Amino acid sequence: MSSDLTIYFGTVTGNAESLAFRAQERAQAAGISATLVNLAEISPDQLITEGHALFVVSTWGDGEPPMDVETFYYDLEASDLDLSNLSYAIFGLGDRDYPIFNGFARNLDERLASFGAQALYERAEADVFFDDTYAEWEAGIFPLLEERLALLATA
Ligand SMILES: Cc1cc2nc3c(=O)[nH]c(=O)nc-3n(C[C@H](O)[C@H](O)[C@H](O)COP(=O)(O)O)c2cc1C
Repeated sequence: MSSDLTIYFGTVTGNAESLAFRAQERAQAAGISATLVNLAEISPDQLITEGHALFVVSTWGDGEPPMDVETFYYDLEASDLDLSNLSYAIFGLGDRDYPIFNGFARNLDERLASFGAQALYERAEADVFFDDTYAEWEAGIFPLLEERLALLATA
């Protein structure tokens, strides 16, 4: 059986993966089945059949995706997907000392929306000390997800 929620992450040094893991634990505590997936391991068309997804992604280079997510992202940019089934929220990790703060999270958000995906919650843009920003985002997004998924289950 497929899960209720997919939590995609893009990382270099593991921060995004560890927060994605926290989100998975939070989901499971609420009875939501959630799968963790590295964006480096999928092609963008996998998103077409997705219902609800979280994206926890860091920014590297000069506002770029993590190196191993570049192929995914450039394929996504070059595609013409219909993502109207997808409801999503993005948690970005970055560092305000870089000129393009959270550039990848912003670009990914824009791109998903341009393909018809619905943003469920405002994108978070965390700085180097990301714990409090994450806790706030988690506290905001999960009640919404719980409500949506409960409604779907009774529909
Ligand atoms: C070489 C390097 C380049 C970076 N480039 C950016 C950047 O352009 N914009 C930004 O907001 N953060 C940038 N960062 C900060 C990272 O996104 C931040 O450290 C993040 O927590 C890393 O998460 P990860 O471990 O999931 O990859 C950069 C960090 C390094 C070391």
